[in-house]
Amino acid sequence: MTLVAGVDSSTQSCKVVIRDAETGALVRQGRAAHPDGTEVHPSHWWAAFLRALEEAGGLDDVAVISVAGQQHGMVCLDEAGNVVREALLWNDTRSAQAALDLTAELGGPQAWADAVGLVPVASFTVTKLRWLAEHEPENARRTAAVCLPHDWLTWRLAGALGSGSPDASSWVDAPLPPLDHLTTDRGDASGTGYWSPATGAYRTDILKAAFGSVPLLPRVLGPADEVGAATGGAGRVLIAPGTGDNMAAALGVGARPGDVVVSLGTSGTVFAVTESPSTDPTGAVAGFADATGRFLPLVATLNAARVMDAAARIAGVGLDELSDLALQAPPGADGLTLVPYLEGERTPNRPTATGSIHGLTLATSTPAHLARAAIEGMLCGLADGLDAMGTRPERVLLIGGAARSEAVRRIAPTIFGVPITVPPPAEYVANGAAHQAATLLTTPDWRSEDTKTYEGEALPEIRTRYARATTHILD
Ligand SMILES: Nc1ncnc2c1ncn2[C@@H]1O[C@H](COP(=O)(O)OP(=O)(O)O)[C@@H](O)[C@H]1O
Ligand SMILES: O=C(CO)[C@@H](O)[C@H](O)COP(=O)(O)O
Repeated sequence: MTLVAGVDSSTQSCKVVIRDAETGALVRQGRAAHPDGTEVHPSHWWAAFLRALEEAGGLDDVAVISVAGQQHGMVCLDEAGNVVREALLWNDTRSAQAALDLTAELGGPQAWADAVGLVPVASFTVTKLRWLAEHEPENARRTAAVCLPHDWLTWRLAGALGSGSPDASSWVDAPLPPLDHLTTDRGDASGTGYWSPATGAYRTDILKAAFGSVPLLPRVLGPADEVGAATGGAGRVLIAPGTGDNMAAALGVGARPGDVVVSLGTSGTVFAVTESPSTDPTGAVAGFADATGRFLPLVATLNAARVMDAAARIAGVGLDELSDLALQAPPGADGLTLVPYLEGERTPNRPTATGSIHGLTLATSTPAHLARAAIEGMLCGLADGLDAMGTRPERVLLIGGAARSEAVRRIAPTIFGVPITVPPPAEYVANGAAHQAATLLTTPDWRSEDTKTYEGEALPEIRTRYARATTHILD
């Protein structure tokens, strides 16, 4: 049996799956937590990866590995390859003003959508670089290269595998490869704001205008390229290009044109696989590339699974009990409406907004009403995202940590107004990375496991009430 490894270095944790390259069967897996916060030193990702890898039984018998990671995070490296400052993550909103400034400077939203497929918001790397140039000029001056979380982890992995030591427990301080060995893929590159999905090329003019200079950028590999072959680095385990986490999820769930995937992780995302690039000057839909040569229009919210974590905390219950409670309250929670902007919001672009609860009465002041309102509010923002995609999907697939909740699965059809297909709970980002790894060896035809379809009467009045509530929020 030939084994491949897939990694998901996401916001809250690192997950490693080891699968049979031919059948896709899960052989072993591991996970380790990341620290909280919206700025994180990348060394924590490396340490978590090594812990998760150890739990997954290591790479001794693995032929190929691929790393997928949270998109957009700004990782700045100095000439020697050392990290210049903590990475600013996709959910760090300090660059909101930079996003407004950059949008105006290039000539407005349409000019950005045409140039790179997206309109700047605080999540995108280009805005974080502008923030760095303005607020930490010394760190900006020391920045010799800029990359993304999956690029950095892939580069560290290449250094460790190339060190000749087979023992992953000695990899914490593995040598750093030269900066020009940094690689990325078109999926993750498309979330920077300085790479065009339509042309497949960096827009260094945009980067220079945003940052004041053009640091070294990772080489953009094709889906079937091998990192070692591209950089001259050698290792006994091949390294696939990797990609952003949403692009890997699309691979993992086997998304095909006509599908829309809704992912409920730390972020909520709604995305589709398309044959041609997209541009949305409203900024709601980011026109990303996928990991196969196609495209991945995507809407993202900052507030998804953690809204349920917060509601569970307030109610003093665990997540399973929160799910039970939500199903005890009536649809619409008797008018209790929760706007879940707990970390500000990205879609709509309200970076300084806070969450709010509307419709409190004596009757709605119960843990069950709160639980239902939290889930409905989280899903309403994503239903708006589905509308913004402007397609009538053949299937809507629900994945991510919060899709494990039975209440989420049952409430989703009432909010989205369409049947919801739920694949069995699994690490679809890591699985997608493993699938990409397998394509370096074979043409994987991994059988997908049985999905479950949830249906329910559409209740548009819940969304109408939610829309009214979003006009009454505090910054
Ligand atoms: N049964 C469940 N019900 C609701 N939320 C859940 C459940 N299981 C896990 N989660 C939540 O899912 C989130 C992690 O999901 P994941 O997709 O791994 O996120 P990320 O990829 O952003 O790190 C956590 O916030 C966790 O509390
Ligand atoms: O910013 C985006 C997509 O544009 C997020 O989806 C990040 O990629 C983080 O993903 P999770 O950790 O929530 O999976």
